[in-house]
Amino acid sequence: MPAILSAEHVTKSYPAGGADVVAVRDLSLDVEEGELLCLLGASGCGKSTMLNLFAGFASPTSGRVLLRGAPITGIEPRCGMVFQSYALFPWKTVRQNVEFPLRMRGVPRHERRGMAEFFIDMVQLNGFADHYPAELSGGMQQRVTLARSLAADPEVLLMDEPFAALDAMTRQVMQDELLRIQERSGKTIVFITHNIDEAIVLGHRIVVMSARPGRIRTIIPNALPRPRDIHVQTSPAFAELKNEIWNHVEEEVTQHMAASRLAEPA
Ligand SMILES: Nc1ncnc2c1ncn2[C@@H]1O[C@H](COP(=O)(O)OP(=O)(O)OP(=O)(O)O)[C@@H](O)[C@H]1O
Repeated sequence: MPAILSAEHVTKSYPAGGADVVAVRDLSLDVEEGELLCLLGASGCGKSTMLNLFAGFASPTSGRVLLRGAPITGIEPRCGMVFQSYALFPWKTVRQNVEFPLRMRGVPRHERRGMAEFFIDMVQLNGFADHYPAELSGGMQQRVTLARSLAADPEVLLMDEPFAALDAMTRQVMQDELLRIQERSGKTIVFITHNIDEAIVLGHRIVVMSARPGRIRTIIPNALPRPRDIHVQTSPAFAELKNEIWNHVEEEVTQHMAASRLAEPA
């Protein structure tokens, strides 16, 4: 499959007092069209930094970020970001929230309603179109966010720990939903998580990042069968893959903790 999104030798540092913080160092990665790619790594390893670079919210200190072979030079509307916080308009109903990006895309009013219904149906919120966000649970609000992001029809969906604030059961339901939606839509998704199970349930491939400065420690293809659902978690192949990933992550976390201890004043 061709790469839709690429990072080429990307380094990103932030000014922090005297010394710069190097969040990501010399990272190269291809995201293939139609895949759900999980970026997995410990806190502070540069996952959000990579997503912000893909969205064009920030630019690399060195190296290049490309969408379909062309450098991303500013905020890139073809890469849509879905955050952990729902960022819905509280004064608009579910339908109006989902219609908003359609209006921005110039979809005529008479077509908007039907299209909004389509996306509301896709996230299984039929019957809630006239509700306001405050009348919905966290999981339902995250579904509206997803429907709104899909309505914007970006070429790539960038998801920054979108389910982290949800309770464990709702999170699993949302993972199932996302699998179904991705399989149905074929949308390219880059999904950030620090939850190994979530990465295995969702990802076609799992990119394990090293502790800061973020680099790619390894990329693991996920051969678990598709169409997939959360029941895959009970299979021996899942446990094996989890063990393999954990070995990588454990080493990174251990090294990171040792480095932090050394940096502490005596
Ligand atoms: N705007 C900024 N200014 C200074 N330092 C920053 C900035 N953004 C991120 N950093 C630093 O860069 C490093 C990577 O941050 P980033 O948010 O990308 O990591 P992350 O893997 O997404 O972490 P988490 O899982 O905790 O969200 C961290 O050490 C962070 O403190």
